[in-house]
Formats: sequence, structure tokens, C-alpha cells
Amino acid sequence: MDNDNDFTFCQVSSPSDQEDHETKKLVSDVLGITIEDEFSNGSNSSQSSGFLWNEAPKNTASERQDKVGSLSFNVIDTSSPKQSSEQSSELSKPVASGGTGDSVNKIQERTVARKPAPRAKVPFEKGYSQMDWLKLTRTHPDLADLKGQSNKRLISMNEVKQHQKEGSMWTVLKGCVYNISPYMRFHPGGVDMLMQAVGKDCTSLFNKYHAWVNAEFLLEKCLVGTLDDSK
Ligand code: HEM
Repeated sequence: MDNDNDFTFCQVSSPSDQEDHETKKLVSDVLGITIEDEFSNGSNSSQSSGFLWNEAPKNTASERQDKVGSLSFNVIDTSSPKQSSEQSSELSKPVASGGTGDSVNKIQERTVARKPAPRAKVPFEKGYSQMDWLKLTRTHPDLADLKGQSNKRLISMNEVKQHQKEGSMWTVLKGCVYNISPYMRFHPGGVDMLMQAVGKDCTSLFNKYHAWVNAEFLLEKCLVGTLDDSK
């Protein structure tokens, strides 16, 4: 009860309007000092924002981190995109470069690293992803449509040319003859692109677009034979 009385007493003798105003001002001043001290560490506000978002010296970053406390993660976030773009341009440096075009090359590399060229990849139809293709290659008994024939026989280019119909579309890739008909709708570059391979040797086209693609593995079950290049 004594405490209640004290409380009542405090309420009754609350500061006058003028005193109240002064108290508020004092509090806000103190808060102002505290905020400025923490963020700018005695410097002006433009330096403060520079520290948070632009170029904080790397060797002082951890020191700032300690002082800022819970806001320190901002420092790391701000500097990381710069680092990664530098890294990617480093990674994309040409193996051999030299001469006067060197600096031009570097500028172009940076542009490439930031804005990758759009790819002509066609969105796959439902059920025609590369995973679906892999499943099909494991379950289908005769994707190459061999009908019991060996896939080790030699095939002439003339025979390849004759297979350009639905269900039996042959192509030559790196000396191997494939029936690419079942792969058509699974091709990430689209049916139209792959149609250019039908009835001919598509090795140079294939290498032009994606030399890195492991066609030997992808088309393993579509193998019809080996190109007989003796004729
Ligand atoms: C005959 C066997 C072929 C196979 C197994 C094959 C497979 C693939 C694969 C797996 C991709 C995705 C590549 C990636 O994500 O990096 C792709 C994309 C593509 N393919 Fe093919 N492809 C073949 C032939 C061709 C041919 C003959 C052409 C051109 C006439 C072609 C044009 C493209 C294009 C334009 C893309 C999309 C762009 C890209 O991913 O870089 N492909 N192909």
C-alpha cells in the first residue's frame, strides 16, 4: 500500500507543462546522441551510409561489425554482390589473351558475367522433362526401334537419309547412328531444332549449340548402329 501512496504522490506532483517539455527534449537529445554515435561513429551521415552500403574498407569491416552489433550483417550483404561479380569475371577470363584488345576483352567479359545471353531453351511440355526422358530410357524395351536387329552393324549415310519419318528419324552424331524420333519432344532446344538433324550428320550443329551435352549417355538407348564412312 505504501508503494501505491508513493505512486499517487508522484502522479500528483508530475512536472509542469514546461518541465515536461524539457524532459522530453532531454530524452530526445540523448537518443539523438546515442543513434549518431552508434551509426556514424562521430562522422557525418553521408559517411555513415557509405559505410553501410558502398565501400567499407575490408580491414575495418569486422571492427564495424562489433560496434554496430545486430546490424552488422548489412555490411556483409552490401559487399558480397561486388565480390561475386568480381569472381565471375575472374572465372570467365580467357585462357589465352593478349595484344591491344586485352582491356576491351575484359570489359566485354564483365558485361557477359553480369548479363548472361538469353538462351533459346524451350520450356518442356509436362511429362517431357530430361528426368522423364531418363525414366523412359530405363523402362522402354526398344527405343531405337531395332526390332531385334543388332545395334553394332555398320550403316551407310544413304540408309540414314531414308529414315526421316515419324517413329524412325535417324541422325549421325560423332560417328554413331541414332534414332532420335523418341527424343524429339524431350529435346530442350525444341523439336524444330532437332528436326534439322534428321537424315544427316548433325555433329557440327550439335557442337555449335552444346558441345558439352553428353549425347552418348542421353541417346544410349536410341543407338541404331555405327556410320559406315568407307563409302
Ligand atoms: C542429336 C542429339 C542432340 C541431343 C542429345 C541434344 C540435347 C540437348 C540438351 C541436353 C540440351 C540442354 C542443354 C543444356 O541445358 O545445357 C539441348 C539444348 C539445345 N539444343 Fe540440343 N541436342 C541435340 C541436337 C541438337 C541439334 C542438332 C541442334 C541444332 C540444330 C540443337 C539445338 C539446341 C538448342 C538451340 C538448345 C537450347 C540452347 C542451349 O541449351 O544451349 N540440339 N540439346
